Amino acid sequence: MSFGSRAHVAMQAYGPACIGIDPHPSLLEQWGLPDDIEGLDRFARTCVEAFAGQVAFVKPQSAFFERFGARGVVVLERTIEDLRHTGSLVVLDVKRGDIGSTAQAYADAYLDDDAPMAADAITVSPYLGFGSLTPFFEVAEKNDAGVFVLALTSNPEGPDVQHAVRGDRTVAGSVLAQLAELNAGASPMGSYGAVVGATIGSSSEDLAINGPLLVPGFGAQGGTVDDIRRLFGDVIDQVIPSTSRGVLSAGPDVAALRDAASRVNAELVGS
Ligand SMILES: O=c1ccn([C@@H]2O[C@H](COP(=O)(O)O)[C@@H](O)[C@H]2O)c(=O)[nH]1
Repeated sequence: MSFGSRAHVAMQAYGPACIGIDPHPSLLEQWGLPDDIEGLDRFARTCVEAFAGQVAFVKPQSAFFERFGARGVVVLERTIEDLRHTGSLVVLDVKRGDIGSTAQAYADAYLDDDAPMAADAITVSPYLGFGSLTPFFEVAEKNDAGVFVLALTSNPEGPDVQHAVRGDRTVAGSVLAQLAELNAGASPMGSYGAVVGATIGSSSEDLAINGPLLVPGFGAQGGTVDDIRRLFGDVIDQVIPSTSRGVLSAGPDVAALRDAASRVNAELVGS
């Protein structure tokens, strides 16, 4: 089943929320864990216990694992493996993007189902040109995986690049339009998503890409359910609100983490 179909099924089953696994140094401290590989390992295992098969999407943030070098990457690899095929889909947040031949290697590393770090979907950056992402889409297609392309990110610096105009479109508008082309005709939705922050204020871009919209910035960065409702209107069913610190700060108790994730889903569905 395609990633778009699997995402749709998971959202129906668990609610739309994506919970990020971001082992920030401050969270390790808050959880009473050392800021070292043992602390990382316990943090990640606790998150797996709390969220696997409980929420539709789990999004490990690669950077917080890479901080610990090769041993951190081993923990990330095991975390992905432990989460996969539990009912929760793994969106690995790695924001990759490079010239085509190198993009191919990244795509093989994260989207080929036989690769040790294979995820259900990854995040990619389109700023080497949308066409440079072709290997990601091709490998994803072959493996029923998904790709989320940065379009309108949640950080305040994003508009410098993303609102720039070329021809009759902004850079973000062009990314969204090309995603819509890739997803055309897919049902219930395509597998190629956009990242659109809950914090962007307002947007005149057409967000109807017939694909999933990963929406970080919800929670700790200040984005609210009202922002999501206002921003996404007609395409709200394709929105995957993502929060990391907003839920992780309830840890390390597994039940408290699960409750926090359930509250996020209840709040979103209640909207
Ligand atoms: O536009 C973007 C794209 C990705 N992110 C990532 O999401 C999480 C947000 O964590 P919070 O603790 O909920 O703020 C983090 O991994 C970012 O790298 C984003 O925030 N904005």
